[in-house]
Amino acid sequence: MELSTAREEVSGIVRNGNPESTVECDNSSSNGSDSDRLALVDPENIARFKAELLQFLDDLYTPDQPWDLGVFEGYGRGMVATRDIAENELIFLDRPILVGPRVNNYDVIFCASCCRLQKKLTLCSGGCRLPVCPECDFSAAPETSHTAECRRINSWEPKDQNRYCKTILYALTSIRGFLLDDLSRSIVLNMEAHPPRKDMTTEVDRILKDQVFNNLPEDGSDVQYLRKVIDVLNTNAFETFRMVKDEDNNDHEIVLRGLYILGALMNHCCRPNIRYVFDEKLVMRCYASKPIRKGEQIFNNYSKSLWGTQHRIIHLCFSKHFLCGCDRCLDPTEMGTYLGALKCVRDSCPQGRMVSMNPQKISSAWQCDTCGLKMNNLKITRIQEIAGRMILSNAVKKDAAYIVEYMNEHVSKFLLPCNQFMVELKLQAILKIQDDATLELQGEKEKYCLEILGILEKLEYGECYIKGVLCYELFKVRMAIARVKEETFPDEATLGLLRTAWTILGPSANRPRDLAQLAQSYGCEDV
Ligand SMILES: C[S@@+](CC[C@H](N)C(=O)[O-])C[C@H]1O[C@@H](n2cnc3c(N)ncnc32)[C@H](O)[C@@H]1O
Repeated sequence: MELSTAREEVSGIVRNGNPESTVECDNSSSNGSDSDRLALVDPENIARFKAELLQFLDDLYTPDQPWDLGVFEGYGRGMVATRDIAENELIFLDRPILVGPRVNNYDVIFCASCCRLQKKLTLCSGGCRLPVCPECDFSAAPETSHTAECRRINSWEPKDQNRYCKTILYALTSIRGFLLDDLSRSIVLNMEAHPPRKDMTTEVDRILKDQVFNNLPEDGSDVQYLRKVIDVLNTNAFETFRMVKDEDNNDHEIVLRGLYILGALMNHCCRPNIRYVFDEKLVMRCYASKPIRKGEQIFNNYSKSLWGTQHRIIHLCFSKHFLCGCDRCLDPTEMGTYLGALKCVRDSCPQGRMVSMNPQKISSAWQCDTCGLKMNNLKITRIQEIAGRMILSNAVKKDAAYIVEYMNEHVSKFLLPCNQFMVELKLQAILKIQDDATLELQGEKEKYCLEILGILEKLEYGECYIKGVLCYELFKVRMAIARVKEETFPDEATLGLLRTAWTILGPSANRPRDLAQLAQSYGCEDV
């Protein structure tokens, strides 16, 4: 599972349901051997690793960048501020050392090499069973960047060479690990790598199970290397994307996984101090989302900002093999946001909020903060499952008017307005309510934007990516309302929203299409 992306953050539905409530985090055997772990934090190794990394980053690194690598007890290596860093200051730039398709279904066909959209499936003539466009095909001259991976795949002797093979496409990013030069390979092999959980089927397991190749022995060195690259990717990769145009000039976002080494060296905190975006060249641009003092650790957030603690903890334990101990995870109220809290089930206690008695322990009982009613975790999980399913299957795919009515008439009867599932629905509504919606819907959108901005403020999230999206949407809705009411707009406060949106989203390749134009029209471009 990839580190959470800025894009996903805005639509962070709880896709995995709610794993069993008795799950506890087991990180004892997850890091490979103890000697591997110790080697990673050995000072000489860190110095050598950093020198290799700077060589790889080349012109993206400049000595004035305010970061260094350090070792932090309980975290392993991490990134530290070498001086005070101001809010919105650029901290570093990074490029992917490996990038390629995700291990997931795609709903469009695209060239496995350049990501150009294909109207219909055309397979590479080299026999690798991947979809590629004519320009990237094995037969194209001069050799394309696909040629080397096609040769490598062919060395394993694919069966059914005239048929598309999804399993190979999903494994392509790890297969690209064979094409790394010595420097990149050394860097990748020095990343932390958690072996998969026992119940997890990786891309290489699928290849072996489906017997995709005639010549890829299960106990051979190629499979061993593939497994290592997969473990590195699963521990460190980010979700990134390429913007491509179709034949009618419409933009599409092809979601990819990218291994950004510098990005991956940031440890996790549920209240991070950075945000990042990816530009058109897939470069990761990492900024301080709030002031960071010299000597402080620079933290990313691997999970979803607006999930409740139980969901974040399970996600982090399952996918990243650690139990987060940040102040947000320890506080049953989550800094007063009550994102994970549920309504008290007693009719006589309408104001009651059920919260975990020990948020870090998944099996902990929950208790109402008003009447003191206790409930075991199995019941709580059941309620969360039902809420999650209702949101996923009933509402999220519907139009804005349906979602708003569904929230007001149904969901609000059994979920608190601040609950993570309500917040998810509100985010969906915000993204779906367009400029031409009714005044009533625009009013709801404005209210939701303000509510969620309020939650971010309580969490002290600073100038984070979601704030950029919400400020953009709030600006748009205020303008739309003003147009209907024939008011003169925008005032200084509303212009401030546009400035914030432009500062945060401007450097991103998938910023809203009209943002640059708006920023230019209202003179925000120089912020
Ligand atoms: C993307 S790597 C971060 C860099 C890593 N510490 C290293 O030395 O290469 C993610 C891994 O770092 C460790 N980690 C990150 N954040 C942590 C946290 N808040 N608490 C404990 N371990 C953490 C976990 O082992 C996690 O799977």
